[in-house]
Amino acid sequence: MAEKVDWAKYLDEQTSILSKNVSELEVNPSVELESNGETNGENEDDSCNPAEISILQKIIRKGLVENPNDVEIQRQDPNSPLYSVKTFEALHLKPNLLKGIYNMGFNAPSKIQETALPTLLADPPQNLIAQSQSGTGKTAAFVLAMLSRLDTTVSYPQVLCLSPTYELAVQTAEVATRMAQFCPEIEIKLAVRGEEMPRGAHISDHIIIGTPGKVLDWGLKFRSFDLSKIKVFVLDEADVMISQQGHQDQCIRIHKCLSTKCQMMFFSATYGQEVMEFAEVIVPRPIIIRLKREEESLDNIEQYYVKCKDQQSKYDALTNIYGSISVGQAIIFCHTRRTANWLAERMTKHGHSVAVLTGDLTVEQRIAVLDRFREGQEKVLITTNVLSRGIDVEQVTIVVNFDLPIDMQGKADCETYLHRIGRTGRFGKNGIAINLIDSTETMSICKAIEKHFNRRIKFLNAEDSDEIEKIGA
Ligand SMILES: Nc1ncnc2c1ncn2[C@@H]1O[C@H](COP(=O)(O)OP(=O)(O)OP(=O)(O)O)[C@@H](O)[C@H]1O
Repeated sequence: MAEKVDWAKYLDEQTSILSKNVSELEVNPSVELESNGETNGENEDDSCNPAEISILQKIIRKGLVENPNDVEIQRQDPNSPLYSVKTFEALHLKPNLLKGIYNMGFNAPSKIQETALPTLLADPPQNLIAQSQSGTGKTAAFVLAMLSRLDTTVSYPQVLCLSPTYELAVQTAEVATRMAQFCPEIEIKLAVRGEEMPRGAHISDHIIIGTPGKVLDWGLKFRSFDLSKIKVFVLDEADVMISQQGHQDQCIRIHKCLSTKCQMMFFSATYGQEVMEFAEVIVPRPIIIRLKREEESLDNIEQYYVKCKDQQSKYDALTNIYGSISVGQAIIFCHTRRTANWLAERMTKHGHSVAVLTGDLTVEQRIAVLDRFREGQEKVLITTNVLSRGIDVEQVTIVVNFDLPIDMQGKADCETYLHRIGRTGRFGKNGIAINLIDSTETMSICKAIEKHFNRRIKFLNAEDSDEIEKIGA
């Protein structure tokens, strides 16, 4: 199929179609909107209703601590994304890689690992476009393939993995380093903002993991490595990488320099129809692993909405939730940096210990905030869509959408919603997603999301104890 396409023309057409249709807000901090009409904390009355606090505490404890969803039980359920019949040994991984994954505490592959790895490791190499729910182990699937495909007798980059954000690239490089801990011959280079290469220097590492801008600089501008020698090209969060303005142009430029023999691996939890069609043009003769719409959202994440009168009552609801999260950690998503900073300032002023991560910060600050959160030094992280994808913090038990995700047209951004709530419920754990609704518009966005995934987002009525009994049942 790909051979028949007039590349330049097709890509130009697709670029303009997708640029019109796909939200710019998903992950790119440089295009976060400034919100209108925010009150900057004029109303200082944020007293909490003790009954609500206690109800939320009950819900959260019930849903999260009394977790019947043991990973081993889920592994035996063919409908679970953790289901697998094979062992890691049966996937013919190199002994030192097996040692690495067992050392990381992985006992058996998940469904996506079991399904994707035979394709990714096949000879001759097969291209793959894969979809699997958030937190089901896509990273290990492609990292194991990346590490397996290397020739360590030569010293130049052979594997390139692109991520949409600085944090995600760093995280993936950390996973790869841990998996390769018993393969000291494998060298991995991180290509993100802040990492520098002297002009004229050549990269001798086998793997480059980074963001598209830095990879373009090193690959095309400085010629620090030869893109045409890349044997394996991985696009994590592939849908956003080929559809979002900024990422798309850069990824296509990189893609054009790759050899026709290069194996391509595209991974994401979501692919809109148009994006999937585009992916099928970019990736020659791909094997496709795709979820049905009703399989996209996870059963282990309970979704709720809380009705609030206005921004102030959203803040009150949030402080109630905050009081109840001693069993884990929470991520709160806001639509704009401005709201995130406002909220963080406000909560801090009222004695809550929260962290905030937005595109306003330097990359050093961003990674420091995330590290502190991972270590549990802060229980609550307030952020924007910059952290909506890929970030894996096991202890996150609650995701709060302070603002529901919307696209440039103000419509429900269902893909971003799924990625955001997928920051909890990692690898079979239970999680809770709470959406704060403060207008008829946000209510209709919530309904649109519910309809899209055909999954109920339950009304959380802080005064109805019967409702509470049903939650977590
Ligand atoms: N086979 C396994 N056994 C046990 N834990 C695993 C296994 N595979 C992955 N994990 C763990 O599951 C968690 C989620 O994995 P990962 O981050 O790869 O998910 P993902 O599918 O890439 O999610 P997202 O769509 O959010 O990017 C990680 O903490 C990872 O260490």
